[in-house]
Amino acid sequence: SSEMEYINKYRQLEAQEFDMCGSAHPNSRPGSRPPSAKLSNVTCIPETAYKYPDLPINRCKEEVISLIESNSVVIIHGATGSGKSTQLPQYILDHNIQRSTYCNIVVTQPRKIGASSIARWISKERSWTLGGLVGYQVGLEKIATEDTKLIYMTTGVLLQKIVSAKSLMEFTHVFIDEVHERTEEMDFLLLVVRKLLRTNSRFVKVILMSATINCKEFADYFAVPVQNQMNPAHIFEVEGKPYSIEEYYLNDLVHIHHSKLSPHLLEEPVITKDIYKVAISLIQMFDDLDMKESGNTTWSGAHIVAERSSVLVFLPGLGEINYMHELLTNMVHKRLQVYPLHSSVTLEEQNNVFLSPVPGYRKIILSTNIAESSLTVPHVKYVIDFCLTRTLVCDEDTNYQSLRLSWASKTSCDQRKGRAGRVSKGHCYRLVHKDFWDSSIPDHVIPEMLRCPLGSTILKVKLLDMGEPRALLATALSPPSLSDIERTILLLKEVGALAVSGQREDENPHDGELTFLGRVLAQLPVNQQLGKLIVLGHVFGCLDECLIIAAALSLKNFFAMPFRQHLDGYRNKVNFSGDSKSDCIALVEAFKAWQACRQRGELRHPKDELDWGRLNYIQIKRIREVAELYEELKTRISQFNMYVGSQRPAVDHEYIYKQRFILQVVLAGAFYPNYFTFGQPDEEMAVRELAGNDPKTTVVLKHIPPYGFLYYKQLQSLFRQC
Ligand SMILES: Nc1ncnc2c1ncn2[C@@H]1O[C@H](COP(=O)(O)OP(=O)(O)OP(=O)(O)O)[C@@H](O)[C@H]1O
Repeated sequence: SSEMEYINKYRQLEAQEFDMCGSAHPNSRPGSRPPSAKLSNVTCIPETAYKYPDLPINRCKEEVISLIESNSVVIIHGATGSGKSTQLPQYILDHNIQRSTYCNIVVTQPRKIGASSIARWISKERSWTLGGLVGYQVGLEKIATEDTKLIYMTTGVLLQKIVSAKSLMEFTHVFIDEVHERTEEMDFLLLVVRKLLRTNSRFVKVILMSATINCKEFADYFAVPVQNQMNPAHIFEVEGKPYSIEEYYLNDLVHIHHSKLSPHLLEEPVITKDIYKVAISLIQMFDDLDMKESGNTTWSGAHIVAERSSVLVFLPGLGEINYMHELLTNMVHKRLQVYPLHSSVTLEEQNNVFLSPVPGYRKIILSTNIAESSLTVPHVKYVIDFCLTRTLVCDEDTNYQSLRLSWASKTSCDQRKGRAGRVSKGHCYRLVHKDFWDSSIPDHVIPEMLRCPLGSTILKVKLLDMGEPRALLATALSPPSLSDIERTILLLKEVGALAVSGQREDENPHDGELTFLGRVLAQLPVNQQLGKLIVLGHVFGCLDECLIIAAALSLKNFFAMPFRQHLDGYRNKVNFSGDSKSDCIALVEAFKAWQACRQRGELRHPKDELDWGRLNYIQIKRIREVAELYEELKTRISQFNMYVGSQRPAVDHEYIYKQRFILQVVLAGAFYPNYFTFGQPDEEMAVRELAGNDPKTTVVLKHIPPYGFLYYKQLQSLFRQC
């Protein structure tokens, strides 16, 4: 379609450029590093007699090393748990150390918990200190030093690094792991890496890895022209898998649900009470299974207690995790240790899932797809998968984003299954019927670049200064449609991140100059509206408040809503907001109250701080995370000469009133055009509209825009109880 025509045009242009560039360096075959780069800055480490674990990848160690050394790009495909993420980068590190050649290896993981846990495991295995030879960097946390030669980081951290450096040359080897996770960041990282490989970073080795990809697609994407034809990148298949994993579907579990499940309901992406019950019954059944598999007698005939293997349950979100948690907690005397695992659990708590269970107890991890790839949680033998996920969808007309409950893809479910069978045989229970799995569960997810707002990607394109956004995005693995690009450019112009030209006829709908605001936004780890809030805060003299709001809204809510004390929690928040009824102002006031108490030295003891948190319904760990981001934002804006001034003590009421008003105006400016107005109810009209229906159980929606049908399903699920 015409929407996609631009892609061919710009891809051809790119190929021509590449040809010209290739002939300009006839001797520099990509893949071989110039000799000058060798032998510099060698770290001398005494060689240890380390024995690699016996994993499938170990059997082809020499072959993969030589393949990586002689090719620019290699794609590694191997079963989950075969040793790609943990072993392969170590082989390259050891290989270089043995030859005294310089290396600096980076490995990306989609999530923080993956990057940090892998680095920690390697350092333990090798008895190296973490942050020495091996380290990690996730978000604001960096455990690495000058000595670090193998660093694990999140995809986003590497992307930010190379966008500012406009080069890959800091590294000798770039491993991009879990490339099947087609987030906007992943696809943009691949695009930039491919581009830099063809320009200023030709000698950097790139290795793409996954257990669940269509290798050919990636190999063609990274093809290089050799004698007038395109040579696809090298693909290497790792043979074998660590342990077998049995798969089961609802049809195999008739002894549990006795065919009482309604097939009609099972096709909707929701979890019914019956399905939760199946999961609970399964968990109860594992005691027998453990017994059977361990063999319940020893040579002397004495009874041994079988080890109670851990269970990893995949649920679509926090609500479902809490529900299942409650069901499990209500089962008394079952000796279960339940850990919820989702992005709003602090990093510190996330790491608890790796601890060994208390002897005699069964560890049960209730997780979103945060544990779907990269992770090895030892002791996990059982995976229970509800085969659901929440995906980000964006409405074209309003740019409104929401998370929609939908079936996970087969790729995701296979990754989830692969969390078992890593240290012993595994079992994976998929709570759908086999027929439904075969016919209706999608094979892959739609890449985010095709369905999500492109704002931050386009700002990065502008920072990279590599031509028009559409020209660069046309070279993505799955290029976005031209209308999505146009819409994003318009939005960035509305926000003020890109300049609008004076003349109407000169206006380029596909590009615009990066403004000062745009430059700032591209450097801040918060979304565009919050970035704008900070800049407006600077202009209008309420920077400190805006930094607090931006940090707090970017992270998980620090207000606690304890179980069965919702109303008290809410009342507390209203108190903090004064008479403004504003969430943002409540956040500012609560944060300042905490800061003030700390400065007065009242919270010196952790217990005092926790007590203060309990009294004020504030989660201390969360507010500390907010404080960390607040400090980080402060540092980042200082490069643009924006500083938090010393505060004038708020003495008179008029001053406080005016400052509050200014802050509200700034908030309105930052969130433009997302407003709604709150009117007075008209009782007479309400009675008419209800037409005799019970007002307690009826919802009347009016003035829904013409595209309102898009929200139909979501509204319906919101008011399911009515
Ligand atoms: N924390 C750990 N505790 C125990 N064993 C571990 C741990 N981390 C890794 N292993 C062992 O190393 C193996 C390889 O893990 P690795 O993450 O390298 O595999 P992978 O091929 O990258 O898998 P995936 O495709 O799932 O990311 C695991 O199967 C397990 O045997």
